[in-house]
Amino acid sequence: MTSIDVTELTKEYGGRRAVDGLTFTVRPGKVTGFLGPNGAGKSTTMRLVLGLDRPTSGTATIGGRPYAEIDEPLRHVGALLDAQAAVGSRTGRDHLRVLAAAARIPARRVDDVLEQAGIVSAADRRIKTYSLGMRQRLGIAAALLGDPEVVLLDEPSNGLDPEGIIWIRGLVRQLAAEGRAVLVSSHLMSETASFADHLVVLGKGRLLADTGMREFIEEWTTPRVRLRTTDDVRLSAVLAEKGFHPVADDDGRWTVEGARVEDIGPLTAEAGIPILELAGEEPSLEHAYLALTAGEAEYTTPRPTAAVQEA
Ligand SMILES: Nc1ncnc2c1ncn2[C@@H]1O[C@H](COP(=O)(O)OP(=O)(O)OP(=O)(O)O)[C@@H](O)[C@H]1O
Repeated sequence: MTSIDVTELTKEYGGRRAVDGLTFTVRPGKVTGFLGPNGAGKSTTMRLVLGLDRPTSGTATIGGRPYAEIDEPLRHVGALLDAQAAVGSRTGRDHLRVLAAAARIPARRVDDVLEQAGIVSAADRRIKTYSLGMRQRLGIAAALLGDPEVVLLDEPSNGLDPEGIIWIRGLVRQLAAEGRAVLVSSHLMSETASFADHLVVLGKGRLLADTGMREFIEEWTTPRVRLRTTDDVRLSAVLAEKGFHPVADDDGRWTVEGARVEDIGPLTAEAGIPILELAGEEPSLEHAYLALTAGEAEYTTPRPTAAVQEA
């Protein structure tokens, strides 16, 4: 079983730290979602793991060895970094054949991965005629060519249509179920929530979180309840008496932060308050992520100025 181990990893570009003292492990049998605002250092970390760049200090190893020291690395590590990098005048099949031959991977694997990536029908067309999503699938096919036990995918859903996004989800789950260590960077929270077991979150090159998906959401969000009643006055009085702070919404409902339906339902029943609706809102990965990374983005949308808000 092979894992990726990143230890005190630092990378400076011209004195600026793109990656700053990172330590984390990507374990086999799990999908680790790799999150962080633009410029947080995800791609740089992946490049360092793959030996495409040299760390300023610290180490990144796969199965205990730096990438450069792994014999026949494509048989152990598969990566999708930049799907647009494939040569355009070759066909998809030729592109994969060249990669396989260079890595002494049996040519029959080309057919296997074309099938696995769902691009058999486009295999004999030149790559320059491929759509963004097809190039992405080809890049994933290339990553899987050597049947590697470690897989790194940088934004694999980029350019994929909804069917492709569902396919990616199934693929990464399957790769992990087969015992591989899978690291997947993404900006799409609902998507990451659908496939990741574990999360590594970066902000400005530093580690912000290294935790299970469920624990992460629980730590960074508070549950809340929305409800509607025919007796607003008694509802707010009874809940306030019990230490809750119900807030009236524009749509005639109330929101109670920090509460679950199990807290509110019995209270209102006991007080005989008629309830027309009562629903718990499940906190999402997106809520948790935004709570954690507030202030950590290198590039953020400027807040509207007072003048704009008034306009
Ligand atoms: N070759 C390079 N030379 C100089 N600076 C670089 C280089 N590569 C990355 N950087 C800088 O390092 C920081 C981290 O970039 P990186 O691409 O790793 O972030 P990221 O988390 O992958 O971002 P995104 O989500 O936008 O892909 C950024 O400030 C970037 O400008």
